[in-house]
Amino acid sequence: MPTAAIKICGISTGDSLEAAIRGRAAHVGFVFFARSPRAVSPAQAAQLSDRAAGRIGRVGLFVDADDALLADAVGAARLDALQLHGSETPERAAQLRARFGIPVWKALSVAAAADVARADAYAGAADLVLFDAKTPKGTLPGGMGLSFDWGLVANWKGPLAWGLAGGLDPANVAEAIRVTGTPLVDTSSGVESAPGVKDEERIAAFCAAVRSIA
Ligand SMILES: O=C(O)c1ccccc1NCC(=O)[C@H](O)[C@H](O)COP(=O)(O)O
Repeated sequence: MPTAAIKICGISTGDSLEAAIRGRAAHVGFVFFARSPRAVSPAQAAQLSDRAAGRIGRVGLFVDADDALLADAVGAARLDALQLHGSETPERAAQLRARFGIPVWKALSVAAAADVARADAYAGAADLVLFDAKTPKGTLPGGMGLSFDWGLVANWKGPLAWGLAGGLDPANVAEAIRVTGTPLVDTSSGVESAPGVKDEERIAAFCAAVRSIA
């Protein structure tokens, strides 16, 4: 099985960025959602982005964002991809991909097989779907450390690239990859010591656990 690519989401400091790079993660995520404990402004992301340039991919995470925020963030942080983590439709995903000319990742919240089936509608509109856990109403739509039944996406063969998120941490990520065969894993709270506080040792342990099953 090829090694799964790693994305460390919710990076807001230079130290955590460097830890992700040392761990040979493929991508980091910058959260542009004000209610998140991991939120960064376009200006903060721009500084991190300068440091990341050419060393790791930079994914901007948005929740039903308006065009002004998207344009600010893409321009300031020179993002390599957009991750849409709200209720963005296939039409909106396609519109943003055309406007900004960078890949679009669509996060889909999963609790049942029907949620996974929604991925098909994003073929041709997004470049990748990220299956994540459904979170309780009134909470954040991601980054909550919740997982879902991995069997629902085991060996998923859909019309676009995909990845797995939701409650992944150093202790369970190897098993998640074995069960699902996912080509990409995404974590945020699983490599933190408190909400929004990345832990460099946990980032290293997560990356090592992913490589342990190559
Ligand atoms: O991280 C946040 O605060 C956040 C806020 C709003 C939407 C999505 C958010 N995070 C998404 C992610 O970091 C991951 O893509 C995914 O949800 C996994 O998070 P976790 O379960 O904490 O590993």
